[in-house]
Amino acid sequence: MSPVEDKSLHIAMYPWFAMGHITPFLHLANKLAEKGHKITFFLPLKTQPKLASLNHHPHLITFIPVPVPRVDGLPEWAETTNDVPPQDRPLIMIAMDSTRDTIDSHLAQLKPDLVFFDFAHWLPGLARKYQAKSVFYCASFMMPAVYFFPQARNKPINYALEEEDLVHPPPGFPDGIRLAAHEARAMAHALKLDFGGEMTWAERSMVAYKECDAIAIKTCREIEGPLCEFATMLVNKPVFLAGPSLPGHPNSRLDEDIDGWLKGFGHATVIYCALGSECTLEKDQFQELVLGLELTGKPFLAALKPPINCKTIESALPEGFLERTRDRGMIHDGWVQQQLILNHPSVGCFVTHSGPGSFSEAIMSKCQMVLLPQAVDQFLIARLMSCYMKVGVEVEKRDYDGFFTREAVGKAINLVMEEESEVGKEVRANHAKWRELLSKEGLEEYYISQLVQGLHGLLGPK
Ligand SMILES: C[C@@H]1O[C@H](OP(=O)(O)OP(=O)(O)OC[C@H]2O[C@@H](n3ccc(=O)[nH]c3=O)[C@H](O)[C@@H]2O)[C@H](O)[C@H](O)[C@H]1O
Repeated sequence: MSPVEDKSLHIAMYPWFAMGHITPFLHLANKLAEKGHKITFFLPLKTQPKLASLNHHPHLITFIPVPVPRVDGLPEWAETTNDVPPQDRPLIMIAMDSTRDTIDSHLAQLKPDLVFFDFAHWLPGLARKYQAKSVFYCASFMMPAVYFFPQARNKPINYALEEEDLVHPPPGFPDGIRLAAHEARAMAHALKLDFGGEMTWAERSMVAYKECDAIAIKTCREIEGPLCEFATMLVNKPVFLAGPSLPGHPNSRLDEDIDGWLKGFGHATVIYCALGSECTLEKDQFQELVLGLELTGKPFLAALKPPINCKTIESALPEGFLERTRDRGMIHDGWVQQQLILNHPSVGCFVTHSGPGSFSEAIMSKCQMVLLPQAVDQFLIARLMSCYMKVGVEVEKRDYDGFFTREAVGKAINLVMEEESEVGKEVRANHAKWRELLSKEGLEEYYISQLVQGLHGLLGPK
């Protein structure tokens, strides 16, 4: 390590109020703290207890809970996207925007060297005020950032991508990684929605890209090699690959009830099904999913939110479902310890929406993977996992509207779980290969040391 790299940095982090963003920011904070850097981590007040067990260096990573201001229409308890239906996410964005003065006062006092952010596009301006550098940290892969970036398709930066554009990948994409018609339609629509403060999500991202001093991405050359070079050429500022930032082992034990229940089943026999912290299915799709789990005849633990317009999960279950599956099914509608569940010896299959956080946790586990993406980057990550890495199988959907049946869910699970299945053997072998490659000693270290070197470069000689 060079003497410059040796110098400890003080980095403030303020991720979007979504568990799928806060969690990977914290994983990165842990990697940086391992190297002796000091992190000030701003997060919504009531979210802190969920994150405490993931802070592996409390002497170097300081949580600063930020009270979430009241916003008209936002329930009093709501703080993150996990607490609200999709249509209310812009209210969470408005609430986060309203914390600007609080963050300003903290930065004035703390004077960090750098600020890592994502959706709070006003942070580069605040950072500049206190001579700090700002880094836009993309907690997903490089692929979605490039796919949804108009300049990757030789369009002006403010061009609104349409369905016809989005069904085709930009040049240089690996084979098979593209959106289906219904996904392209959903994305084109989402890109035009007001995401709070009369700005679309795309407009916020463009301001963030433009204003920041550098971009860091939670990825590595081992997975996204050729795209990394392409993305670096697209933007006129430093792009750092922060590495896969795989999660360390949580400092907590699995809830006794869940652990006890799982222990009642044989090795790798239980299906764990969870669609991240945000996804709310339509009721008919929710029913097809749980009926698909039932069809397999295998034990299952499903951690799902009540579907759209249903107050409770029980009220949304198909008739007689609970009675029929009482001996082998657990349906949970709260927060579960996903990482610990994935590493439980009884769990053998993960039905996942392919969120980037779930990807990292799944790839480090030994579970077989069934992919059921629901939004944005998840579509592309599912393609990456099924077509390129070949570590999982996607549930078949209708191309024009994305509808999936219970039979399709059951078929994908059986394909990966049955001992004699050729597909099952192939994804198991590929999964083992990728797990070994990504957890290879020195790999994370290499990316973190490159990142730290880049950050020192931004700060210049002091
Ligand atoms: C970047 C952004 O993250 C979002 O995250 P989302 O919550 O859907 O999924 P994950 O990335 O798997 O993140 C979810 C995280 O929450 C954890 N968890 C979730 C539910 C639960 O009950 N218990 C848990 O521990 C899980 O273990 C994972 O770490 C969206 O996909 C979005 O498309 C993407 O851009």
